[in-house]
Order: sequence, then C-alpha cells, then structure tokens
Amino acid sequence: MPRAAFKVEAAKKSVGDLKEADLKGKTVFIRCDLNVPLDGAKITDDTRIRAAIPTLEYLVKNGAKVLVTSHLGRPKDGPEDKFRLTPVGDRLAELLDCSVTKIDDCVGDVVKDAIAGMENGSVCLLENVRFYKDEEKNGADFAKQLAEHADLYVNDAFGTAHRAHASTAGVTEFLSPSVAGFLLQKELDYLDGAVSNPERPFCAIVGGSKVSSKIGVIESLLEKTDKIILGGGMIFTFYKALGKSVGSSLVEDDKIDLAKELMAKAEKKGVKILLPTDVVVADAFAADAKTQTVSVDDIPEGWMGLDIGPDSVKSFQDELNECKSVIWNGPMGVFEMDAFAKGTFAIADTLANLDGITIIGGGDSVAAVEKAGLADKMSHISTGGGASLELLEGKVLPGVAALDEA
Ligand SMILES: Nc1ncnc2c1ncn2[C@@H]1O[C@H](COP(=O)(O)OP(=O)(O)O)[C@@H](O)[C@H]1O
Ligand SMILES: O=C(OP(=O)(O)O)[C@H](O)COP(=O)(O)O
Repeated sequence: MPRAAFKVEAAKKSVGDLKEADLKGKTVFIRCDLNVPLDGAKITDDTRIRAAIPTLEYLVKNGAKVLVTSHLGRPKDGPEDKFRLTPVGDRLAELLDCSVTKIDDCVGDVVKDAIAGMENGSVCLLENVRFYKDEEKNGADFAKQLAEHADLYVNDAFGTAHRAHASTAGVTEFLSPSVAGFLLQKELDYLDGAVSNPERPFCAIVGGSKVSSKIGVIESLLEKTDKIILGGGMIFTFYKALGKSVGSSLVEDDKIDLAKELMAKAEKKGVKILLPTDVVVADAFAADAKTQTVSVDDIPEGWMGLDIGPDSVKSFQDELNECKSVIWNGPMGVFEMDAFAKGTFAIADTLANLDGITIIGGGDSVAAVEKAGLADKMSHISTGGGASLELLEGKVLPGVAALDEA
C-alpha cells in the first residue's frame, strides 16, 4: 500500500500554513462533511467523522476556538429531529477525546453566546446547516450570518466540495483567510494527482449501475489512462452497442450510441477498453435466484447479468497486476448479494495486493471494499462519491475554487 508517488501543486492555501500565532484564540469556522449513515441515533459508519479528526486536532492543539459545521442528510423543510447532529457530536467527542458542545442552531445569538464561553482549544458543533433553505441556495445573507462570529474559514468537507452552498463556498466572501483542511488537501492530492500525473501503466476500473452518471468520467479518463476495465450493470449497454443479446440485463437504451462513440474514441486513442468475457446470470434480481455462468455471447433470453464471471476476473487480474496505479469507481456486480459479490471482491483483493497506487473513488465501491475488509490495504479511499466523480470528470469543485490561492 504505497503512498501516492505523485502530488499536485498545492494550489490552495492549507490549514497547515497557519501556525499557532495565526490560530491561538481565533474562532475558526470549519466546514466538515459529517454526513454519516444513521440507523435511528446509531451511526452505522463513522468513516467521515474519523477522516475529519486530523484537521480538528490541529486546530485544537494550536489553541483555536473551533466551530464545526456540517450538513446531515437532505432535510426538506427546516429542522427535523432525525437530521440533528447530536449523535455526530457524541462520536466526535469520543474520537477527539475532549468535550464537544453541541449548539442547537448554526447562526444567531445562541452561536454568539456559545463562542463567548469558549476557551482556547475547545470545540462546538453547530446544528445541521441544511435546516436553513438558504444554505443550498448559497444565499449571501445566510453566508454572512454563518461567518459573523468567526475569524477565519477552513473547508475540510471534500464530500460536499462539489456543492456551491453557503457553508462550502459563499462564506469565503466574508472570512479571510479561507483555507483547505488536511482531508480536502489529501483527497485532491490523490484524486487529482492520480489523473494528472499517474505512475504508469495507469488503469481505471469503472463499474456500478448507471452509464448515464459515469459516461463523463469514462470520457475524461480516456484522455489520461492506458486502459479502462468496465464492469457492473453498465457493461450491458456496451454489449448491446456491440450487437450482442443481453437478456433482461440492465440497459440504458438511450446511451447505446454514446457507448459506441466511447469505444470508437478509445480505439483511436489507443486506450484499451476491457469488457468482461463471461458473466454470472440469474433468472431474477434476487439473492436466491437460479444462476449460471455464461459467455457474454450466450446470455439466455429472460436472464440478467449480475456479476462478472471467473474468466473475466482472471483476465482483469492479469491486466491489473501490470499496473502501477489504479483508480476504481463502481462495483463489478450486485455485491450486496453474496451470489453476485465474487467479481467485486476478487478485484478488491487484487488491488489490496497490488504493488502500486490504489484509489477507491467513493460511493458503493468504498462500501464493497469495506465489506471485503480490505479498506486499510488501499492507498486512498475517498470520502466523497459525487465529489470524486466530478473531480475525475475534470470539473471544478466550487468548495475548492472558493478557497485562497497558496
Ligand atoms: N450487473 C448489475 N446489474 C444491476 N445492478 C448492478 C450490477 N452490477 C452492479 N450493480 C449495482 O450498482 C450499484 C452501484 O452503482 P453506482 O452507484 O454506479 O456505484 P458507486 O456508488 O460506486 O459510484 C450497486 O448497488 C450494485 O448492486
Ligand atoms: O454524501 C454525500 O454525497 P455522496 O453520497 O455522493 O458521497 C455528501 O455528503 C453530499 O451530500 P449531498 O449529495 O446531499 O449534497
């Protein structure tokens, strides 16, 4: 699991550039992405909270008064108890090993009063910023209210960096300096570094279910990679584009022409697009469905492909073992069901043992790697699904763009 051998130019000012003299006694407004999955009040995966700790510890250690802000879920119409950040505050306190005062609002007098009582090196967690509609509208007045009681801004919310919201972008108009946290920096170093300056051969693995949401990524990766492995539900759109029968597999008919274009473009560029040669098909989308493994030329009518087959796993492993860097976005099959998880887990295992850089680009691929127990064997696991996709597509992330230049 080597660390990245590449690093992008540090384009944005980092929290690490701020020392004790800049931070001691200062009120720091830090935007984190503490949007974790909850089962009632129980956090089922605290990865995002753990990922936020290094920057928070740095601020605490240097004597700042730390105001932590985040969203949780997508509340539609003001405060809702199930979207309160209270369980997050409790977990934060455990991980930071200090008390965290949870405030029941994120703007106004209650915040002002809380700050008045804060000691240097203490932490307050503000309430879900999305309880205010103006957060997502990036309303200037709301951004000003968020900034009102703080001295400077840190954005460490990589998972929300693709949103131009008041707490991720607008607030920078009112706070200076506005700097990147360590997590944001690390995500950019890996994900941007991976595609800008990879060690070669460089392979992208793209899977998952939706061609429509991944097409931009595949197109952008064609410009950077030496080979692209395709898996998951999206392959059937490509097979159909190649004139094959796909039974009742998932297909996005309106993307068949795009799939054709991508394959033609790849050929012109000399980038190998590798599609599975065999698939596990089922007679229903169910854990206990009847299954068989068939060549992609023989998918029976009425059966659907739900995983890549063993021959494909073998040839993908051979291709991957030649690579020095690999980025993976999207599972190879319906890994949530044991019968269709083998392909995804075999690829996860190959990456875990690869002598090269391995980057997992968020979303379900991360869930699959976690389920396989191999997360700590990868070079980098991104905390942002949508954000990592947009970054890989070459889009500008508003939460990053708004920060001060280094
Ligand atoms: N052959 C398939 N048919 C239908 N769904 C699939 C297939 N292969 C994978 N999937 C599903 O794709 C989903 C993940 O897709 P996606 O959201 O695009 O990935 P990610 O979140 O990693 O970006 C998983 O829930 C998985 O069950
Ligand atoms: O969970 C998130 O996105 P992700 O599932 O794409 O990683 C982020 O917290 C952003 O949330 P949003 O998609 O409601 O803006």
